[in-house]
Amino acid sequence: MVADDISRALRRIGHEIIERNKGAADLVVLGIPSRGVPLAERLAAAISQVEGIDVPVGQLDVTLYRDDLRRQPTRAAGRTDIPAGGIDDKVVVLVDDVLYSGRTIRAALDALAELGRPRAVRLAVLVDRGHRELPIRADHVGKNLPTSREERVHVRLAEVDGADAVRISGGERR
Ligand SMILES: O=P(O)(O)OC[C@H]1O[C@H](OP(=O)(O)OP(=O)(O)O)[C@H](O)[C@@H]1O
Ligand SMILES: O=c1cc[nH]c(=O)[nH]1
Repeated sequence: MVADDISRALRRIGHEIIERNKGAADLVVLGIPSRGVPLAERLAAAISQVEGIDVPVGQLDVTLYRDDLRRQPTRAAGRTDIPAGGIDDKVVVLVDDVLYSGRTIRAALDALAELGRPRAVRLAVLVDRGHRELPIRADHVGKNLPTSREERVHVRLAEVDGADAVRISGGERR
């Protein structure tokens, strides 16, 4: 995906969310660090532009809720920022760059449960590369990218990396 593909995908997902939610009322968009955060900001801006209202946006750190904490080198806990109105009775849209095993999203659901009780939680991802290990699916997908387990999907975003791109590395291309 190049920059235009990414912005088109985010605009389309914004429209899908508005349609499903019948507007943007009660929406809270939360990005999962690291690259889910700028994606959440872009998505909230795209929804705001269509609906003409501010869409609260924040970020949800899932580090302490991961099920691989004991296996992986220690990661420093990041920041969680919940918009002032909280998440109780809101429709929370979680945003991440890549959906793979589903374990990050499982951790995010645990993190969220400690912060309140949303009316609904939806998931938007830029790339779904398959290989789920848990019963988790995305409601909104920028692009389904069939991959082998040996490959890795790299999402690069202007805010973090200087430019937008999605590329695949490693493994045997099929
Ligand atoms: O579905 P999963 O198997 O959990 O994989 C997806 C997660 O993995 C990546 O994060 P990574 O751990 O590489 O950290 P990063 O966000 O800092 O790139 C990606 O950003 C997702 O958050
Ligand atoms: O390919 C992958 C797998 C997990 N997380 C990523 O960002 N890319």
